[in-house]
Amino acid sequence: MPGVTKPQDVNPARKAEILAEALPYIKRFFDKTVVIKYGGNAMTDPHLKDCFARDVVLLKLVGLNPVVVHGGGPQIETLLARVGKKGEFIQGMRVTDAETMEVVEMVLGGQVNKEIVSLINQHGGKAVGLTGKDASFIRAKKLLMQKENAPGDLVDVGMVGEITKIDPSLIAFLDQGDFIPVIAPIGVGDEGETYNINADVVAGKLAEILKAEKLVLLTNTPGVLDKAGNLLTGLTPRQIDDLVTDGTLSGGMLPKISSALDAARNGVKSVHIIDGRVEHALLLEILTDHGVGTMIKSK
Ligand SMILES: Nc1ncnc2c1ncn2[C@@H]1O[C@H](COP(=O)(O)OP(=O)(O)O)[C@@H](O)[C@H]1O
Ligand SMILES: CC(=O)N[C@@H](CCC(=O)OP(=O)(O)O)C(=O)O
Repeated sequence: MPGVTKPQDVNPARKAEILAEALPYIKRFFDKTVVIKYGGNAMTDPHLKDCFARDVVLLKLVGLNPVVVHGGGPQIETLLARVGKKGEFIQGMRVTDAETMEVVEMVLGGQVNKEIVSLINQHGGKAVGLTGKDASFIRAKKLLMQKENAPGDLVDVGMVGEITKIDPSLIAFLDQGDFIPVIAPIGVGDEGETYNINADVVAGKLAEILKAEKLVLLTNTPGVLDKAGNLLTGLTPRQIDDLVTDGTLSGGMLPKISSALDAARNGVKSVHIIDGRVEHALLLEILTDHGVGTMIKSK
């Protein structure tokens, strides 16, 4: 059995102690890249969004290179509803027809991206909003998705993209300046077509390509939970396989866990799925001894 603890909130009483704990982490991560996936489900509360933006600015100011990749699933759903559509997901991927793609691009590349950029900038950061179309830095092709119970058979999920190439030079350039890249998960095809890519997939691949020290995925659960709802604090590939096979992991957790595992196996030193609903979860995870979620191990 993976390590099991009860989900719990972080004790806010130890503030000074926690601040002092940060020093070795600041030294260790100085000038290192940390990819932060900010899930749409974690960005619902204005106060938490504000805390998130402050945390990102603080990480930059103490010498790390935070790179933010955001989602926006629920926000897309809200706009789809306004045009009388309801989202459909297959194995955690949104079925994306042409009209849905327009809405996705509007919400991810526009509304959500600009909101995060503004919040970070209000707190003194220099965030720059991008989609994979900027300098064509995320190239994609149509995802050929295998049917769950009939591998070999394909299911058409429309304009969902599979990443073919990420050019890290634009992000490296921004990192070297004082800038904080904020990336919407949209890719561009060989013919200039637009692809909707799951944000966890973009974050995981980007962390690999940038040789990030850490990948932190902020979501709306305490981490990965077992069937009884207990937090699993550490997971090996074998344990993940078992959880997928017995149906403990489903929906949006599927692309999340497989991206996290790929990143861990491909050189990202530590990968964590954490609760974005905990105030300052990001600082706790990166700069203290108090990790707040599930660590994904490479073996
Ligand atoms: N075993 C599990 N542990 C935790 N969450 C799970 C599990 N299986 C499925 N989920 C679902 O995955 C969701 C997180 O993925 P997703 O909805 O894509 O969030 P995000 O917007 O943060 O990427 C959780 O809210 C939960 O409903
Ligand atoms: C292909 C696919 O599913 N794309 C996602 C992109 C946004 C996303 O991943 O948002 P969250 O991180 O909030 O789930 C979507 O359309 O919802």
